[in-house]
Amino acid sequence: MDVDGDIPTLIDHSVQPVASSELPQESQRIPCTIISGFLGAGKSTLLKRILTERHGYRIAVIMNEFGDSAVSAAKTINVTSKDDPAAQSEEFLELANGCLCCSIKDAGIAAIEKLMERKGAFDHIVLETTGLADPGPIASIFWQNEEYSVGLSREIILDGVVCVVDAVFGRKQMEEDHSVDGIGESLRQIACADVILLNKIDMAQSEDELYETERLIQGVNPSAPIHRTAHANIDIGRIININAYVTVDHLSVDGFRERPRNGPDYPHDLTPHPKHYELRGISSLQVTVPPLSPCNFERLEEWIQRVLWDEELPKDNSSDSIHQIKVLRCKGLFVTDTGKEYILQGVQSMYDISEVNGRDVQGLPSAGKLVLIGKGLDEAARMSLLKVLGD
Ligand SMILES: Nc1nc2c(ncn2[C@@H]2O[C@H](COP(=O)(O)OP(=O)(O)OP(=O)(O)O)[C@@H](O)[C@H]2O)c(=O)[nH]1
Repeated sequence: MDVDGDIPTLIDHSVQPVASSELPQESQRIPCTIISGFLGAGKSTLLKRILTERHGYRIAVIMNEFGDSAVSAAKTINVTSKDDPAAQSEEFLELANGCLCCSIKDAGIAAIEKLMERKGAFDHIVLETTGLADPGPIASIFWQNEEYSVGLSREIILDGVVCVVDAVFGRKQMEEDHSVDGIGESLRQIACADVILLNKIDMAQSEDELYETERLIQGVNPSAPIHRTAHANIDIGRIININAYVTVDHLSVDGFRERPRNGPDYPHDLTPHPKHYELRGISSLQVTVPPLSPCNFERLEEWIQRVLWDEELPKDNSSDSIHQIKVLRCKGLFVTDTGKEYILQGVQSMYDISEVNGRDVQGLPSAGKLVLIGKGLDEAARMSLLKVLGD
């Protein structure tokens, strides 16, 4: 990142650039990135980077409250706000790198509305959640299609959820955290994440320790890329403008990373994903979806609705028992036998399936994919889904 030079022109750093013609039509909604993460994992350190480095983005950062990081950032880089920089009670600080820092304290949505009064002063919103927060409910406010959206979600669109995980204590936290509804908060955060920062790698004892934590994370959420960081040092372009609710590029990541042979970099070869992996009740289910006939597409959507809305598998003739399911996040890419491509995105019980426009038939993948993350996604769920898909 350019720390010393002039502020560069704002450019789009999408991880996988997508031609605008391929994106569902959206108006000028402001993209919002939610930062979640384990207690002490490095969320504030990441925000401080965003507020101080000359990355070229005009980001409004909404913090739970002005912690030390915002105030020290303001002091070290000359706050340009007319407001008194020393006053910690101020709600907005304009920073020299073009970013805006905003404290929501306990004001919640009202503060975001207040921020939107300054629309035009920023191009992106980064919203911090507390270390104990489940990002699912707040994510579901902003991800909806504009035609169905009301209030704030008409002005803001969810870009992605970033989860910061402690490379040293993260594994222990995941294995031990107190569970609500049988699912701990740290696992909910991983389940809902579109990008994961494995931070504090400088503190890890060994490559094996890092690898085992990554393995655990990927077992819970196989679709989120993991970036290793020290002091949250990440190219901002890897965490914002990722269009995680518009594209499903990361669905191609379908296996655990192979154990690194040397050095800290990831190898790119992948080992097959195990059929079922579970940690404290949370697991993921991935299936390849063959090209769908209209009838199969309809059956698949009915299956998704049953699972998301009724939280159970469709009844099987062979058994009267109810198989309960709780989906926290789902993503899918479907192709039809008539050469169309659709993307599924879902957060908790809400989902949306939209057609991808602009890709010619030859560019279509030969099969689609569905990833579900949540509870009860066991072999019975896999079999039920495969039955719907006509296996
Ligand atoms: N060694 C090392 N220390 C780090 C790193 N990242 C953050 N820290 C330190 O870890 C402590 C916690 O970091 P924060 O950024 O405050 O973590 P947080 O997630 O905001 O914490 P909470 O808001 O309490 O959940 C601070 O003292 C940081 O300076 C890192 O990569 N390596």
